[in-house]
Amino acid sequence: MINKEDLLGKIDKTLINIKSRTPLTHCITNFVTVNDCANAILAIGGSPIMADDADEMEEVVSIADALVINIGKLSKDQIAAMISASKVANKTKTPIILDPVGVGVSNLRNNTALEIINNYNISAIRGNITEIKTIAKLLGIIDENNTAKGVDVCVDDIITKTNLKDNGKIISNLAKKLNAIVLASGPIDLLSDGITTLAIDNGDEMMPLITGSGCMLSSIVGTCIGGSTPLEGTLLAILAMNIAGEKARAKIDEKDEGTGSFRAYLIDYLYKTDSETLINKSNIEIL
Ligand SMILES: Nc1ncnc2c1ncn2[C@@H]1O[C@H](COP(=O)(O)OP(=O)(O)O)[C@@H](O)[C@H]1O
Ligand SMILES: Cc1ncsc1CCOP(=O)(O)O
Ligand SMILES: [Mg+2]
Repeated sequence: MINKEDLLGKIDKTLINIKSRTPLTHCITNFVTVNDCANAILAIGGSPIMADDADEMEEVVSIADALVINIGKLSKDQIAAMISASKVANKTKTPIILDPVGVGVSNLRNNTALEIINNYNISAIRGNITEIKTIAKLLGIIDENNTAKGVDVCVDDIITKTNLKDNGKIISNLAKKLNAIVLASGPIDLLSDGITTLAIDNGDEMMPLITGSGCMLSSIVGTCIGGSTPLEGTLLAILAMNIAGEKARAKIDEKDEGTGSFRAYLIDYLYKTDSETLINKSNIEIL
């Protein structure tokens, strides 16, 4: 079992490694948040390429350090590109990060997520807790009613200190089943590799009030995994995103501004990420 001090002790080296290697992060994603995702990847030290035509997946994936698949806005062409890219990524051992946006809302989203999960090895899956629990339901790990109401978390599912242990078990079992990192985000983020399960209590309530905070997190998970190990890279991405959120909120309150400015400050503080601040401000519990 990993301990907190070991994990925090690796943050600095991981961040330096990412900034020196500039991981090429290939995103097949939605048009709603694509620009924010590209800027978030640049801000943390990666290099984004948002390519989604099946005819260039072989060439793009073969030079990428990570592949981020985000099912936010699906089309037949995008799905074809996702499948082709997943095939190549498994051949070239390029880590695949899946963001199952809005899974549970439609058969199209469910079938696309399952097609990738059941036929390809993914390194990580990141969604809000409603999306992650929906994947667990689709795989028969839990038996609960569908709570999906769109791309946002269902209020009844939101991670709290009361449901932390139960949700921790769900994501640990899902991580074991997928042999992948599972990150369920929310007021408290739950992260598991199936052996170690962490609760990270950082971030700000304003973060879900802008579209793209989850997509940006999944994108920088790709960049960070592309430059590190899955668990260490994902933890760095969570801390970078959430502490940028805390700093952005402090700036908003100081200047009495709103969510439009919050979105800009989020990228600002992602760019200004420093490992000492991440370590000092992190609130991590090993469940
Ligand atoms: N109420 C909250 N308080 C603090 N941080 C939050 C809250 N809700 C979401 N976050 C953070 O915002 C980011 C996006 O998470 P989330 O909103 O769960 O994803 P999505 O946008 O995919 O639904 C994550 O970094 C998460 O930790
Ligand atoms: C609103 C919306 N609709 C399809 S994708 C998308 C963006 C979702 O972004 P996030 O999951 O980061 O809130
Ligand atoms: Mg999302």
